[in-house]
Amino acid sequence: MFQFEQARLGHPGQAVFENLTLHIARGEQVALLGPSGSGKSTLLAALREQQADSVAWCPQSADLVPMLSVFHNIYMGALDRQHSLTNLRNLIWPTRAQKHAIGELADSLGLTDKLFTSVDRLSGGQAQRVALGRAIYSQRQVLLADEPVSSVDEHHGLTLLQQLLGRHDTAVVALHDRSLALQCCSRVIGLRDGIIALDAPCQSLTLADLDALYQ
Ligand SMILES: Nc1ncnc2c1ncn2[C@@H]1O[C@H](COP(=O)(O)OP(=O)(O)OP(=O)(O)O)[C@@H](O)[C@H]1O
Repeated sequence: MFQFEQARLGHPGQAVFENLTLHIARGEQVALLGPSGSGKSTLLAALREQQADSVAWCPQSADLVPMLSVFHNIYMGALDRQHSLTNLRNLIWPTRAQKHAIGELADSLGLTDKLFTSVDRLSGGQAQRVALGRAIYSQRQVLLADEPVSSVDEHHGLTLLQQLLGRHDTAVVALHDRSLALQCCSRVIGLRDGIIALDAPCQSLTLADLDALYQ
């Protein structure tokens, strides 16, 4: 599904990975861990470039349109599935079917009663749920998400991450919460100093193994 062979990844004037070899197969649910600045977002962006058409993208900055409602921001996940005139009509006069489908999704994300609230009137955690809804509504096979539940409390973070992963057969998710990674994913890739310092199935790992990445 994703493949890098001795790749050089980074930003103009700054390589983050000099020699990256990595394979991710369809069906894997991968947690990307590592200290701040270790390259998680850089790697996610490079993965996205490899499969742009099949990726549900959930960036760290939710990139929502603040003055538009929860409904409209979630709907934007599906803009490229329909004709632009249909989109225009749905954005101005949503059909009952669209309101029902997006309303159910918003309910499942804990956004009941917020469907037509503008995003600039939501809390950080609620806005993050809207970004998850937009990613889910895009109905792509592969999820790439950068800290998707970082603004949500621990209990809801687990439920939301499970829900998000349950809707995608393949996923790569950057996380800071090591315990969430072990509970929800099948494989951990740990980044440090521009290399893959750890790559193992979750079932073979403990929290103490993951601590070593941050020391
Ligand atoms: N647009 C950019 N231009 C130049 N360098 C960048 C850019 N974005 C990130 N970097 C650098 O690339 C390196 C990796 O950053 P990246 O954002 O991928 O790390 P991260 O592991 O996602 O960090 P965090 O956990 O803080 O989000 C860092 O040294 C960072 O300074």
